Amino acid sequence: MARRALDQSSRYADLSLTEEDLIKNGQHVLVAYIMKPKAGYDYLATAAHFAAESSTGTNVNVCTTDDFTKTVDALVYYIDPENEEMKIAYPTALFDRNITDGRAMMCSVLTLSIGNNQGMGDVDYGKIYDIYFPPQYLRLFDGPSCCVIDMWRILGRGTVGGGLVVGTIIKPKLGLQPKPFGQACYGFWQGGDFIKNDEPQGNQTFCQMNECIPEVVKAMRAAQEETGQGKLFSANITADDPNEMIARAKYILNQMGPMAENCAFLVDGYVAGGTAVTVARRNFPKQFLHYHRAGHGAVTSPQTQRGYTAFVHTKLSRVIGASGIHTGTMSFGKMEGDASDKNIGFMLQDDVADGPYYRQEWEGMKQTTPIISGGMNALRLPAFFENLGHSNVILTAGGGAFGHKDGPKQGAISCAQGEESWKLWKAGTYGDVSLSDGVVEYAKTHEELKGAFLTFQKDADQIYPGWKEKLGYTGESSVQAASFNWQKKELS
Ligand SMILES: O=C(COP(=O)(O)O)[C@H](O)[C@H](O)COP(=O)(O)O
Ligand SMILES: [Mg+2]
Repeated sequence: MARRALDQSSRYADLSLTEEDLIKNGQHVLVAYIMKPKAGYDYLATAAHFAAESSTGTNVNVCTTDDFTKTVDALVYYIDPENEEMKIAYPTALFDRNITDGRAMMCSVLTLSIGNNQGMGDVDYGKIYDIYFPPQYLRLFDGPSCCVIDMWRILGRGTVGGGLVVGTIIKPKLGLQPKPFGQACYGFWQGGDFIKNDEPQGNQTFCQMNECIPEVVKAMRAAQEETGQGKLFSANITADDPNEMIARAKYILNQMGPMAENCAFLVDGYVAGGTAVTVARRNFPKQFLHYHRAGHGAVTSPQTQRGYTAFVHTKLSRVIGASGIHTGTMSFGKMEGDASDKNIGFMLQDDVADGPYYRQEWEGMKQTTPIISGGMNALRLPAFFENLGHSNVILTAGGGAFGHKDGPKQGAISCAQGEESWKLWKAGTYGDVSLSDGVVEYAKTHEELKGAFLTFQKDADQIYPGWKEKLGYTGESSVQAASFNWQKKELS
């Protein structure tokens, strides 16, 4: 005999509802979960309890419920116990609105769809695998104000198909003082487009913002003058206190002066939460909003069946207005991921895209640009682009730039060459050869990419079999060990 909490399925479940009608009526946020009841609990009764706890109910009936209350009940409209699938329709009327402008807020969607239901006694686990926003509710969210197109304009690449924004993260992750920080920026900007603070860098006592940002400005000014190209910086303004965030942003813009348009703001959106993202989005809408997702793995990892997936996490970031978000490397870098994560890219950049359960129309909401990072280097890029189908993304390669044997300038150029070699191969420049052979062919005449082979030799062995012979390095002894020999420049 299956155990059950109070069976509320007569109220919080209606399996006669069709998804087609729910979407046509446009009055519900639809959420697809993988949910498993605790052993011995009935699936539908647990799903109904889950919906109750996620909307108007609790574990017992209460005397105060009236007829109107029931009109905003969340309803289970689909279950497949065999596959642990459950779908719930949340009336958009359930969700909280701003008193300032009547707009929607994501914290309200989350506090219901993955709030108390994440710890119920009769639920083993429940995780959101997809979420659908109906158009008339979606438009109440901010959406992005800037995207990669704004970066392409500054880089002089037009507004369509501007290609890879070659970026890096100032490494080491922490520990540089202001002057070496500025020198690292100058070094990379000799060959690259975009630099970000690493996610924990901000105002440490050994590298205070009011000493570090002036060094960044000096480096950016010098690099732009010497290269004749626009350069971009993403400054971390994450803080617990919105006032601190605003103070940091204002200080940075003041220091950037006429280069303010070249400055994005970095927000560690998972650890600081959606409110921090919205502080940046609403107070500085002219600045590219760079969402770093450090910590997301606590809920998005396939190892946990709670919270939401990486796909859902990044989709929510577009709704609340991130200009770009780290989307991992789709199995081509160091972090967890899968080649099918390319669907994350489509959901973030296309105007209509299919998720695992729902088709989402974005109705012209600006794209959130995938930021590719995490163990990436020039050698890993061609296969990444071939999987995704394009290179209109932002790369932030830390080790891939500052680990290059010839230094950050060459590291940056090697990444641009990683894109160029893929494009030339794609265009048939090398004839009917494999992608890896095409890239090796390109490297024969491009020192920086060849340097990446010599630097990241394990990757080279794995991705480009026979590269040593093809590049003319016969025998182990002739392949030199990488030695860092980049020249630092004293910035005036
Ligand atoms: O600093 C880095 C990468 O440094 P490196 O390029 O040296 O590995 C980022 O914080 C990670 O990419 C975050 O992961 P994700 O981008 O998946 O969120
Ligand atoms: Mg980092």
